[in-house]
Amino acid sequence: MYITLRHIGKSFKHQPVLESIGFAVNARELVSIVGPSGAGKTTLLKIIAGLEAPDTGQVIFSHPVTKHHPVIIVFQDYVLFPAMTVRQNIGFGLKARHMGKNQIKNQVDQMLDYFKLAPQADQYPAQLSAGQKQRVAIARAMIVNPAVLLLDEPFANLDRNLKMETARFIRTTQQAFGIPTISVTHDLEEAFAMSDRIGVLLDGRVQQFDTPRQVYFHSATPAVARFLGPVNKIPPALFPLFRVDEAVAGPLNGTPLPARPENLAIIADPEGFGRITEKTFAGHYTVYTVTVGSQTYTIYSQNDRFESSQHVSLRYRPF
Ligand SMILES: Nc1ncnc2c1ncn2[C@@H]1O[C@H](COP(=O)(O)OP(=O)(O)OP(=O)(O)O)[C@@H](O)[C@H]1O
Repeated sequence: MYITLRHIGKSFKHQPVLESIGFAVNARELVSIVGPSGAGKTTLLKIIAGLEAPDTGQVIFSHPVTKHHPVIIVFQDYVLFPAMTVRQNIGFGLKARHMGKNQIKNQVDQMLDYFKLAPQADQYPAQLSAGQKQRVAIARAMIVNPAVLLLDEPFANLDRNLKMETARFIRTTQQAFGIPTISVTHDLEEAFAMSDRIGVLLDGRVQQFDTPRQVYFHSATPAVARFLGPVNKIPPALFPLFRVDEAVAGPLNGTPLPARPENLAIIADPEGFGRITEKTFAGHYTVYTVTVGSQTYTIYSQNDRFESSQHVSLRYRPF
């Protein structure tokens, strides 16, 4: 365990924002805390960074955090120094620690290479793209050998394509440098793509803390399930039609089965119990709405050949 949060609580003007937050991050682990706007993600990050004091609870580091091994937070607007070049921005932390000029130059050169910023070394932040600014911000953080890296909304200000690329870049960098990292974001797809574990922060509490697959397919609460994406509900009476196994149905004790759009397969069947009522092409998959009696189901399929008003059957596929 590298960082342990115990019962962290915080209120602003008697309004509770965080209540009894607890989780632990391992060395070399990348954890994302996801939650809606205003959930308290930035407040939590500031508490971990020591920039804000919690009302209750503690943040415990297994290794001493020092000036030479600090907790570094990268804010969403990057806060680069506008009057400094890329090279000066990246070297800032070393200069502040009074490192020798040659040593700073060597280390900055390494970072410029690693982060593919050598061509921009003498440019100013205003001349950079959003993606380049972000690489400068992360390079500036990494150069000081942080004990822990904290990222506040790392995908804000980036366009869609750049978001996924950035998620992959953060993951590779974090692995290469081996630094425990906590990212807070409301960008779910990117958080899923890069994280070892995800904490879902809703109503002031981390309601689930587990692998991306587990929180998505086996959400701990209905609120977690809804926050992470569409959920279909299959009523017990329809279990035979959907071919739901006894192993899945048994533990539900007669309650509906929550099913992600990926948990349902469409089968062409002129006698089928469902009918396609909507079809939307979404690039690498197609979103279908299938009506069964008075219920509708949302399904993501790789097959885009089903047609609106076609009769179909549905099958439940556990993950
Ligand atoms: N210093 C402060 N004084 C008073 N209220 C605050 C302060 N900082 C945060 N808050 C309130 O605490 C709540 C959580 O804010 P926070 O910025 O942590 O949320 P967030 O999840 O990061 O939101 P976003 O995704 O929109 O950035 C908000 O209601 C905010 O208004």
